[in-house]
Amino acid sequence: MGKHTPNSTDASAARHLETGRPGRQAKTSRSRVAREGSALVAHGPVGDPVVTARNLSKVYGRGDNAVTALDSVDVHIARSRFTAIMGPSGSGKSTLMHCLAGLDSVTSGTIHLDGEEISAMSQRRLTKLRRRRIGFIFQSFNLVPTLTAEENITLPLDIARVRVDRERFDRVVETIGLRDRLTHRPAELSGGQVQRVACARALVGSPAVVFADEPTGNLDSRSTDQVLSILRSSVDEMGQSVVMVTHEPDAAAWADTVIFLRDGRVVAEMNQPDRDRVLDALHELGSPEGPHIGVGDIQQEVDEAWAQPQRTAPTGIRQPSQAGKSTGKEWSDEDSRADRPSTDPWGIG
Ligand SMILES: Nc1ncnc2c1ncn2[C@@H]1O[C@H](COP(=O)(O)OP(=O)(O)OP(=O)(O)O)[C@@H](O)[C@H]1O
Repeated sequence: MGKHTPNSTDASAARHLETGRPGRQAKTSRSRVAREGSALVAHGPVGDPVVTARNLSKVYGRGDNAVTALDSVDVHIARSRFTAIMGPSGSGKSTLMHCLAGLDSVTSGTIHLDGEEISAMSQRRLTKLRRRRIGFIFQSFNLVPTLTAEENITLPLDIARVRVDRERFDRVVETIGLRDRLTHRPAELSGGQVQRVACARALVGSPAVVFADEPTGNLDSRSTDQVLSILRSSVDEMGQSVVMVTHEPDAAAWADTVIFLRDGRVVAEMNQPDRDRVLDALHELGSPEGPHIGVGDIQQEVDEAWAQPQRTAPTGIRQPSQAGKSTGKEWSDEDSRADRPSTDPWGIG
């Protein structure tokens, strides 16, 4: 697993040389540059999209309690690439991911996933599509405790009555490096090992796209690197498409592209990111005159870097601080509860 590394300025240049893929300079010149000298570019269509959202809006609740989590966003996710989604707390990252993955309904707009419009699908068809075409990795690992690692890995395929491709299974197990743990139950594995099993579960069915929501949020740095390395190699070696929501610039540095959200809108993207440029971008987008970001709690840095609510809030968008998430107001509302994304994408329970 050691050969896959996050982007650094040198690594980024080296990858360009190795792969012939456009490097940072070439990428930035293909579209409008957000600012002179910036690594940020406008987010726009990609040549071979695996997921596309157009004019996507998501409003939770009604009336005085309405919260616009996504405000007419267009999103283009490239096939066989690793895409990270970043933004401050409450900017709509999870909502976007849940809508793109067919876990949450949209208020308006369309979503196409691997050529199929999912925004108009019935729940029944969506559940079927999620089982067969989408891989999921969540922050809290949600493996079934009574099943072995191997049974957990094949569970979505078993439920979908899809035959397990043993060649793919072996390849995925090789990638996660846990062949000797396949008969163990989750309680007999470390947190990092459990999340690697969750990665295998997401990858084994060769899904059109893997969605990972803060997959390293509960892991130590070694396990974090292992999980990100698995995702990276699934893209490089299996042509997998991966979308990951993350708060961590270190994690985003493993991606090919970072899409930045703010206040329910897509504000920019960065290609071939590295940690420092991601941090600079967060700072630049949110607080150009603010203090230099140093070491410390990364989420606090990110939130501080973005915290300019009065100046930049789009009309109709409530700020996270007003949105009630911290007070739990919307979450106790009956209508919103019905809106809450599923934590069981496979329709097991
Ligand atoms: N079920 C819900 N009911 C009401 N409001 C919600 C619901 N889910 C999310 N929201 C609100 O929508 C907005 C976007 O939330 P979302 O969880 O997508 O943001 P996020 O960027 O993923 O945040 P975080 O980084 O804190 O997880 C927030 O203002 C949040 O309070």
